[in-house]
Amino acid sequence: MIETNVSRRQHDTFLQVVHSYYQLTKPRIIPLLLITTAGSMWIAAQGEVDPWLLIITMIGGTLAAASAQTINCIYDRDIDYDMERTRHRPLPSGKVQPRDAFIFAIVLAVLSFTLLTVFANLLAAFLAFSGIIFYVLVYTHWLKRHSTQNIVIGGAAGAIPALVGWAAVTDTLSWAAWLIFAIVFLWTPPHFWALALMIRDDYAKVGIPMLPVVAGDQATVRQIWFYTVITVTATILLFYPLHASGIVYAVIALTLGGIFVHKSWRLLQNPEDKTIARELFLYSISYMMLLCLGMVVDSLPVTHHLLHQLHL
Ligand code: HEM
Ligand SMILES: CC(C)=CCC/C(C)=C/CC/C(C)=C/COP(=O)(O)OP(=O)(O)O
Repeated sequence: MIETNVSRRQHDTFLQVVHSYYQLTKPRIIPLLLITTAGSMWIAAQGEVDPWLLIITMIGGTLAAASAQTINCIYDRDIDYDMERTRHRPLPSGKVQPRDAFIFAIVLAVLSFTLLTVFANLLAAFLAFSGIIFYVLVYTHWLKRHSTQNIVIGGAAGAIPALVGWAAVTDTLSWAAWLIFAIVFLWTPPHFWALALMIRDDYAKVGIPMLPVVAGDQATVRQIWFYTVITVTATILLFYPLHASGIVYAVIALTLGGIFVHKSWRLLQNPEDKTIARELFLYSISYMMLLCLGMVVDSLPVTHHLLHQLHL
């Protein structure tokens, strides 16, 4: 009886440890990073992605993003402790020691690099690795605590998975790859600043110079509006003049973009309205997810076949 209780407790403790390491990777963000990778892969492969390569790239990308987020958690554990939203993360709450987290991050990075090098190609592996370096050094270390432009420049790290996807398929980077990179890059400010408007006080408390903290709501919504409009404009360039995606993608991009611009316009008219800011933040996630799914659907042979049948 006592033995059963002991082994159950050990089992529970083991699961808690696994859960803590899982939390270190900020797992909720990773699926969207992978969806951008997938969108890019499907366009690069003109609708016919090798399933094996897809799985490898998804795993390699996940490991790289998880490594980057873990190092970010180590670096930011002081401010994470002071903010309500992040206080319960594994490091500030003492569930994982920084040294163990660091070893975990290194293992993840090495696994990602090895997997992508052996089963995809060196370019994809280097790009994923550069994503880790950029997110840790440029965003987390250099910009996050020192510049209101932290997430604009740092946002480039979040756009790298799109390049990884393209590189995994073609072993090179084309204009279309850089355009998908630019779309995610330009989308990041509206995505993040909409959220930052809601949690401004948390960032202010720990002295992080997020735009709403330093410049105020008015200036932030103007910037959000500007980036929303150029993001939507950039999405169209994939259809014309690049012709990397077709009419199905163009219709999806314009429809989703119209809603994005509309929500951003409403926020521009009501800079202090936290409900609209929240709506825009949530929509930004659906927007990117559906846009990338649009890239995939547009590229599929069955879509081309249907369009042909309809004489479009
Ligand atoms: C520098 C760039 C970025 C910053 C500073 C940022 C920041 C944030 C923050 C603070 C949250 C709230 C998460 C939480 O409450 O723990 C969030 C949520 C989220 N972000 Fe971003 N983000 C950035 C870029 C990206 C990128 C590139 C993607 C994917 C393409 C992404 C996808 C998501 C998703 C899916 C969520 C919702 C997670 C949930 O369901 O809670 N973010 N972001
Ligand atoms: C290819 C590759 C490895 C790419 C890595 C890209 C990556 C990890 C992007 C994540 C961007 C992100 C969610 C930042 C959160 O900011 P924060 O850490 O400041 O948020 P917080 O306030 O919640 O801590």
